[in-house]
Amino acid sequence: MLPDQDGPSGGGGTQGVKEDPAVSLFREYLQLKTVHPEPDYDAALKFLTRISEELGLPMKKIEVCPGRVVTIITWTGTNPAVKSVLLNSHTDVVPVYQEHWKYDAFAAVKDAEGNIYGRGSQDMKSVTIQYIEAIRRLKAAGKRFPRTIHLSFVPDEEVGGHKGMETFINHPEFQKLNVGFALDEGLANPTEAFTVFYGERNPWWITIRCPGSPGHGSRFVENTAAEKLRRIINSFLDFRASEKQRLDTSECFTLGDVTTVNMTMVNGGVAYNVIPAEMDVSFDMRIPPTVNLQEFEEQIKAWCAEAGEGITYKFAQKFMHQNTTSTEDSDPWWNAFSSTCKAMNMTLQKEIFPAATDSRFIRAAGLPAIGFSPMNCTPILLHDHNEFLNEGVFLRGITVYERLLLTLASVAPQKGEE
Ligand SMILES: CSCC[C@H](NC(C)=O)C(=O)O
Ligand SMILES: [Zn+2]
Ligand SMILES: [Zn+2]
Repeated sequence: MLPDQDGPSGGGGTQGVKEDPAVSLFREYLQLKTVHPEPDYDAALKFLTRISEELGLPMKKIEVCPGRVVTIITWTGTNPAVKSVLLNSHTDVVPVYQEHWKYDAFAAVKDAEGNIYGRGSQDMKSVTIQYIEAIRRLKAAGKRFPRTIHLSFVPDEEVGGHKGMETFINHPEFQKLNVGFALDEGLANPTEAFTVFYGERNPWWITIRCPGSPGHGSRFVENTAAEKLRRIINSFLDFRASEKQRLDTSECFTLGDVTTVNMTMVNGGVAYNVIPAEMDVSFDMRIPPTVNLQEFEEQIKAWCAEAGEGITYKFAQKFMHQNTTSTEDSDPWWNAFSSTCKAMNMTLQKEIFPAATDSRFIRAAGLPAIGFSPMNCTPILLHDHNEFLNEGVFLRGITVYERLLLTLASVAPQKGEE
């Protein structure tokens, strides 16, 4: 029995009404604790094995790194030689601050309005179940398509994808999938519109080390680490302010169109009265695909040189691929995607994803990928407290994928495919 909200309105609008089995499955999946830092991936594997049996579709498990398994469920098309459609989702979720949640973040409570609360309800366990349910419905209706559809369930997206999609994309088993087009996660949209992502900003995580002269905390020592650190911080944060200004004063820019810079860590020092020999500062930067990355790094070098002698930097993350996916009407995949949405009277907002998802590895491999989570009329709550998705929005999303798969898996073979 799945928990509904307690109290006089417990279950609310849903009381006495039998819950859609797709909603029950979604709530069951939300209860699996695939949460970092120690995700219960075994529970997800067991769940997906059951799904593969229910759907009557074969499943493959590929251990890309020790303890990190990518699961593939495949619905082979009538023309398996042509390229496939990949429906990708990650199985892991980010941790919660339980004390800030209205309900247990892993109880999948549904309130009187039909809002389903749980870590992963937006990011992205909803999408996983929507893919599965769309396939279930299409199969039950006796449909077949020329193109093969693969569902991939990958670990570790939330910690950078290195032991997940980044490794899988270079694995021979990925090549065997013969992917032509991929769908992956997007973001909710608070309005009636749906956001679709055709590219991502490049994540660069940098630590800058400022060496300096040590000495007694009571003196005016020359050339201290802190003075250099201050100049570095000023350069980065002045740039941050100018980019924010550009975003705030432009009608057509979204977050994905400007560079964000955030100072996220500062380290150094051993005692109040000892001037340190070095201090470090770290920044999370997100750079739009239109920016020249070589020039941007030259700018960073110049800021370091201007800040003083001996400053060095190291990247913890430096993604260099800038591929975007075509959203031209002449592109067969985009045409299939967008015309299906149009036929369903959905308004699409095309954007660059502000953060990083596994789509970046798919695009870096030269494949088209669209980031899309069919969650309109929904506040953006990924990684936030009280993440929820309304069951009505969730159920409508299944219909959206059903219609999308009808057209995407039937896109006519392109030149060189047969
Ligand atoms: C760069 S690897 C970290 C990935 C993470 N993704 C999301 C969606 O939060 C991020 O953008 O910070
Ligand atoms: Zn995600
Ligand atoms: Zn996430």
